[in-house]
Parts: sequence; structure tokens; C-alpha cells
Amino acid sequence: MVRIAPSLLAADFLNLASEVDSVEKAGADILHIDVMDGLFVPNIAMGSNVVSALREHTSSELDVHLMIENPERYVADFCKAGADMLSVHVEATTHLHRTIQLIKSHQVKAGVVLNPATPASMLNYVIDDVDFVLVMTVNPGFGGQSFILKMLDKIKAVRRLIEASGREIDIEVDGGINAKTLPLCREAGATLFVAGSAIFNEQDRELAINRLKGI
Ligand SMILES: O=C(CO)[C@@H](O)[C@H](O)COP(=O)(O)O
Repeated sequence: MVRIAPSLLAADFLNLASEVDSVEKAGADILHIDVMDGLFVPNIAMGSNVVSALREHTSSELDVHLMIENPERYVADFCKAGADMLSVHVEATTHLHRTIQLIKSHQVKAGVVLNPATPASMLNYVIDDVDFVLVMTVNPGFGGQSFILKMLDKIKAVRRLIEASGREIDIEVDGGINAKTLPLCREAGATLFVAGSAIFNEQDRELAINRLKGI
């Protein structure tokens, strides 16, 4: 099954509520929220106040991607704001295992994010603890970038690791996902697909999501 998580970074922020309504009506499965601190990535976006406003507006699952240094400082805030899934980058936190446990202590699904240059092997000692893995298929920070084809090898490597662990956890992919790149990622083993421009740049959101789902 293909599950689609529209990335709200590409939405019209002046009309966020109606943007959310439009993608939910069109068949979005999860909402993806990018949090950026201007340090870990060269851009700034969305704090926990945005997550709590969304939480009041929708019952959709909220997938919060922390692109921030020392994310453990803000885990409690984002969990209390209403995140259902919270992911952190390997390079951003000194004690990755501890940060994963911290997220889980809030009964929120914990994810680990791999940047394009980060090897799948960084997951070796946390694979039994994480609830999902997010493979970045562009360098994080901005929407509208081109998919990095080499990431297909990494998705396959992560899939092998997950299979060896005997667990059933999602591989989420994010960056340059469209109707051409999604099937390649799916074939490689991805199960959850974040898409920003491929959805929000289209007037007809239902057509855009159906195209991604291959309907
Ligand atoms: O995390 C990020 C960017 O850092 C993504 O979620 C983008 O927002 C995806 O946008 P598209 O590549 O689909 O336009």
C-alpha cells in the first residue's frame, strides 16, 4: 500500500487550514511537518505552535521532522503539541539511543533520519528501537529539489536491515518524490512517501495524490 504524507512546507501558509483540508479530502494519509532551526539546515521553519494549531484543526496523524541541532531539547514540546511521529537526524543528537527513548516515553513514534551522505549502517544499533526510518532523498532544508538516484541503494540497504531485525517498520522517503520517483522508491522498499511540490504545486490535489498512488 502506498501512503502519502503531503509536506506542508510547500503549502500556502496564509491559508494553511484550507490547504490541510484540501489534501485530506484528496486522500492524504498523514501530514508531514518540517521543523528547521537555521543551524542544522540553512532555513528556518515551523515551531511547536504550528503543530498545536494543526492538532486542534485535524485528527490526521502528524509526522514531525526535526531538522534541528540537539533535538532532545524540544522533544517534550513537540510531543505535547500533538505530534504522532517525531524524527531526529543521526548527526543532530549526541545520544541518539537516549533521544529515541525520550520520544517513545511520550507514547509518540520515534524515527531516525538519514541524510543523503549518512550510511544505513548508522541504524545498526538502534534498529530494534526505532518505529520508522526516514531516508532523505535530497539534502534537507528546502522543497523543490531533485531526487538523488543513489538513495535507492540506501533504501534497499535499510530494507535489508529491517528484514534482518524481524520487525515491521516503515521506511519513509522525503525529497523530490513525484509520480516518476515514487515507484522506484517503492520498488526499493519504501512504504511511506512525503511529497511537497508534487502535491501543493498542483491545483487539483486529488489528481496529484492519485497520480502518486498510481490510481
Ligand atoms: O524535508 C524536506 C526538505 O528539507 C521536505 O519535506 C520537502 O518539503 C519536500 O519537498 P519536495 O521535494 O517534495 O518538493
